[in-house]
Amino acid sequence: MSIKSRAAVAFAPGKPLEIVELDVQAPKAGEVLVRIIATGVCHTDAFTLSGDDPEGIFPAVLGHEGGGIVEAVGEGVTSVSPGDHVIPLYTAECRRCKFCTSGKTNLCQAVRTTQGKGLMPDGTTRFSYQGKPIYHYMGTSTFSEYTVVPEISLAKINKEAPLEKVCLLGCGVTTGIGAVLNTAKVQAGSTVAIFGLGGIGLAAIIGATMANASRIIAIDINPDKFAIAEKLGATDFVNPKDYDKPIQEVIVELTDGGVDYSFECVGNVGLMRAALESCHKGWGESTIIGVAGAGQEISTRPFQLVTGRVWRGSAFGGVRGRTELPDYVAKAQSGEIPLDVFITHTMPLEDINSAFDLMHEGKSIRSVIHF
Ligand SMILES: NC(=O)c1ccc[n+]([C@@H]2O[C@H](COP(=O)([O-])OP(=O)(O)OC[C@H]3O[C@@H](n4cnc5c(N)ncnc54)[C@H](O)[C@@H]3O)[C@@H](O)[C@H]2O)c1
Ligand SMILES: [Zn+2]
Ligand SMILES: [Zn+2]
Repeated sequence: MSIKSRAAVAFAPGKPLEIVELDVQAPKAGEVLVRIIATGVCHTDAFTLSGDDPEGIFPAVLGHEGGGIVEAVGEGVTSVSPGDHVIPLYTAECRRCKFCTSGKTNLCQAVRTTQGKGLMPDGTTRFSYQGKPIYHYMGTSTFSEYTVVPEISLAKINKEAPLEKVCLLGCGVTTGIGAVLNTAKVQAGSTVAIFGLGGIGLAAIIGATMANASRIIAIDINPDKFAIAEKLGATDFVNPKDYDKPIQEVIVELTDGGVDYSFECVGNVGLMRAALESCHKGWGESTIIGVAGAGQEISTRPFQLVTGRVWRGSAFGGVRGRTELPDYVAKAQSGEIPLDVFITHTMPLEDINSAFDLMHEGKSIRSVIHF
């Protein structure tokens, strides 16, 4: 038994997505069929589509920033039922594995291996086109009107929340805010430097504002981003292109020795080093959020760490999706997390390739696809 679904399929790396009608099989045990109402387009989708992602598998249905409604559930599913509003999670939360029970991380491993291979936990796909399998992506595949995901990869959210906005909590906005609040645990009164002002960096600014940071330095080579950064609470604006010395020197001078916290929100290993070295001696902490290209490595002089700086990383903002996303949704509903500023463009699925163009041209923060 299968249903038809309009989807944007990545048939090959470096090629535009193609809008086709897929066959989607019914959810098996522990799985859920979700009708996607809206999805954001994140830089990570573009990274995979480009072919630079070593884990990229084709042909696949990309997309991991969606909001939808449960259409049907497979055998044994108890935590959601048809009609529930959900956000698919690329970081599942099984609440049973060693990682979930550690209380120290959000990196649930329950479906990790098959998810990384573009498969459902039983090792098969639910998508096919002209009889040939199409792979899943990040366990979510939100660029399809209908998608199948494991039950443990769904956050059930308030039905009143607008799915065409809170879909952004499925990745970018939560990632940036969570990195500041959960991973770095920025303290009130701190100075913070945010490198890169895309969806992730702007969300990190919101997080820093929520943490009552006293000074938030927004850094980007595209000065068009500064106006929104200011609206969200950034206090200082730095364009590395305006200086002929390393950007870490500029930040250290600007802050009397360095910032308390920095965040790399680009995926550039040179900038990761700059972000670390922008931190204050003795206590400054730098968090890597950006995803670097295959095979790239970070470096710095060990003395940077010996003298008290700390380097960490954050995935999905350290957020345990099923447990914590409902609260993020509530904060978006109350206006504490302003989602409207992120949505610079909306478009139907048929125009999804222009969302990638707008991102590459630096013209969008987030494009949201309405199905
Ligand atoms: N860790 C996670 O869980 C997670 C989640 C989502 C995205 N990401 C990654 O975060 C990164 C950012 O994602 P996004 O959607 O915000 O991307 P984006 O493309 O929207 O934004 C990137 C920004 O960085 C700026 N930039 C580029 N080079 C720069 C430089 N040298 N110095 C300063 N600014 C520079 C660009 O002008 C742009 O404004 C990507 O690498 C993405 O893959 C990580
Ligand atoms: Zn993302
Ligand atoms: Zn788990």
